[in-house]
Parts: sequence; structure tokens; C-alpha cells
Amino acid sequence: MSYVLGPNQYGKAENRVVRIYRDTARHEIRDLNVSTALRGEFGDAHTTGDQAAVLPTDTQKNTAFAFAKEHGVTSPEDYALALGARFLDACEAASGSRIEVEEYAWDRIEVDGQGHDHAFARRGGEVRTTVVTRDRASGQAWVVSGLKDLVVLKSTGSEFKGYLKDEYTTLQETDDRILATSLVARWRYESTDGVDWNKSYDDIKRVMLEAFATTYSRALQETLYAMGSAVLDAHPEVAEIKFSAPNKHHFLVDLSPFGTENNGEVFIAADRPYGLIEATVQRDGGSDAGDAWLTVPGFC
Ligand SMILES: O=c1[nH]c(=O)c2[nH]c(=O)[nH]c2[nH]1
Repeated sequence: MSYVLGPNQYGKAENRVVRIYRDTARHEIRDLNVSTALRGEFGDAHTTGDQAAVLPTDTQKNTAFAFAKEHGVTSPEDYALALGARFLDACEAASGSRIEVEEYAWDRIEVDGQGHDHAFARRGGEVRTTVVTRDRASGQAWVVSGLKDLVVLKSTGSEFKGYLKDEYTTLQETDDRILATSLVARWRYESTDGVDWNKSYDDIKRVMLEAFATTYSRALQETLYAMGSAVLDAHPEVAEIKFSAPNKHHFLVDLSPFGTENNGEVFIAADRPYGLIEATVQRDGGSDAGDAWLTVPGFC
């Protein structure tokens, strides 16, 4: 039997490129998932192992990040056209390039009726949840309501420093980082009577978003505590609130090998592993939770 190489292409899939425009205090964000591929005369790479014609997928990845700064992202189309042309220039063996871009849209978080300068919520929105538990013997009922998949991001106003260090610590302290999470929050109502559930939900969400946007963050832990305290302050009908918040890490990309500065403008959004920060904010001497959390998994 003899074989010939059929259709083939290669590239780097799903580069999570986050471009922040921060020339003024009012930041802009472009959040992309970029997949690149080249096709053409790459037979030798497959059949003889000779990689001379191959522009590595690692280089394609670097180019995707460098172009987010050097060319910019005014639209997925314009960025993809530029990237695709660059690969044809850089790789003679390529007869074609294919750039696929998915863009995640972000809306500014509203604070006092105004879009915040550097705090955003991902468009598409959250899922509202409730768990109601009833006990026949006592006749009691508990309502635990909340939300999940509320993806929020601050492009500044967040630091992480002064933490414990040991011989395994490599994390650099930072005064300015992206803070992002996909929030799960659940709150227990004091009572099942006299609550306007829809109004309460809408305002608790508003209060949480506003606290996220306006609290300078020294850690996600501090931000969660501020959000929880703000909810308890504004909503006497809420007994306690629990959060589960993955720290969606955004790492600054080193563009210096390409002679390009990166002043907090281009990040790689990593999906795993992630910090998982979980906390309860409750009233001092607050009411007994009874069975409220018995069947609610995933919280400490
Ligand atoms: O907000 C944070 N809290 C942490 O506990 C932590 N740990 C870490 O590595 N980065 C962060 N960020």
C-alpha cells in the first residue's frame, strides 16, 4: 500500500486575546477567541518530518497577541484580515490562511445611571435561581435565591500584593490587574412573607454590580465581602449571602521580544486552573438558617 497526504491545515486554536484600550480613564475592552490556521505546501512536515516550511503554531499565537496591540482590534473582521495577511507574508509555503474570531461582548456596569469607566458585565446575562425548602412537621419554609453565570470584569482598580510567600511562590505582586469572575451568589431570605421577589432580585443584583464596580479591590475576597455587605445594608429581608467566585485570571502577555510595549493592554484569558474564592457574609447574631442550605450544593 502507498499513501499520499490529503487535505491538511494547522494552527493555534482558541487564543483568548483580551485587548484593553486604556489611553483615557474610560477603558474599552475587546475580548476575542482567535483560532488561526495555515494550509499549503506542508507535505514535507508530514511525510519526511522536515519542518523548514512550518511557521510554528506558537509563532501564530504570539502574532495573534502582538497584533492585538500593533494592529489593534477595532473589529473582529479588521483584525482577522490583518492577521491572515501577515501569515501569508510570513510563511511562503502557505497558500491560504484561515482566521476564526469569536467576540464576547461586554456592557458597562451602570452606577447611578451611568456606564462605569472600567467595570463591565458580559452581555448575555446571568441565570436567576431559587431553592425553596419546606418541612412538613414544623410547617417552615425557606427561600434561597440567587444568580449564576454573572460574568464581570474590572480592567483596573484591582491589586494583589502583600500576601504570604514561601519557597514555592512565584506570583509577582501587582498594583494593577484585571479582576474578573463568573459569579454565583445565593442569598437566604429571612421570611417567605411580604417579599416582592422580583423587585428584591433586581435590586440585589444592582447593588452587587455597583459594589463590584466601585470598590477598589485588594483581592477578590475583599470584593466579595464588600458586595455581600452592601446587599445586607440595602436589603433587610436578606439574612445572609453566599458567593462562589472563580478568579478568571488574565495574564499580561510579554510583548517585549517583539519590541512592543504592553502597559496593561493585551492579556491572555486563562480558563484553568482558576482561583476559587468562596465566602458567606452574614448578620452578626443573625437568624438560624434551619434547613435552608441543606439541598444547595457547591457552597461552603
Ligand atoms: O484576589 C485574589 N485572591 C487570592 O487569594 C489570590 N491568590 C492568587 O494567586 N491570586 C489571587 N487573587
